[in-house]
Amino acid sequence: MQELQEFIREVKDFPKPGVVFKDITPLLVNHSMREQALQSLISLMPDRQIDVVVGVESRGFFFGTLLAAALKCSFVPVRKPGKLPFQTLTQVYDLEYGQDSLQIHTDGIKKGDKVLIHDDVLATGGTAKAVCNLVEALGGEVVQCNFLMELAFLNGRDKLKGFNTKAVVTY
Ligand SMILES: O=P(O)(O)OC[C@H]1O[C@H](OP(=O)(O)OP(=O)(O)O)[C@H](O)[C@@H]1O
Ligand SMILES: Nc1ncnc2[nH]cnc12
Repeated sequence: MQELQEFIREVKDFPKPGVVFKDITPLLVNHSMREQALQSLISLMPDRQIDVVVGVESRGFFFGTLLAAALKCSFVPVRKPGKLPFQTLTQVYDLEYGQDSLQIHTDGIKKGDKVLIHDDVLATGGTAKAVCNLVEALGGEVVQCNFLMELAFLNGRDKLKGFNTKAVVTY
């Protein structure tokens, strides 16, 4: 069996000098490896009682929608500011330098919904923590945060203490 890592391309100095970007487009192109990645994500979650998969713009949409289809549940996007047309809830979060924000539609999650949060990469964890806050503010229960990749050297897990955090590939 081929390893998923062989289909994650490393691009040096993208999007800025010093960053080694993990590019999943080779994985998306390949049907059988994409399916293997999807099954690996599903197997991170033995209890599949999920009402909503929340996917994070933009790379969290790829496997987020596939996960929702496989789990036969809803998919709700979390987007960058100004992209969602209906009534939104906003969470501001800290970046290494400065701040950013994310939004969700207020009718995306109902009180008591069991939610799986998915994104492609866990890096510093600021994005995922902001998404957890949005889900909980709408009354959802974060059952798991799952990622295709975790950049463990950036300690994103520290920001997600108290949340069930899993990744398929750890660097
Ligand atoms: O753990 P953090 O340090 O918060 O970083 C992780 C986030 O960064 C990347 O998204 P990016 O902002 O590059 O957007 P994109 O998916 O639209 O390319 C990645 O897809 C995660 O969403
Ligand atoms: N090194 C990296 N590669 C891909 N996506 C990222 N998001 C944050 N850091 C990243």
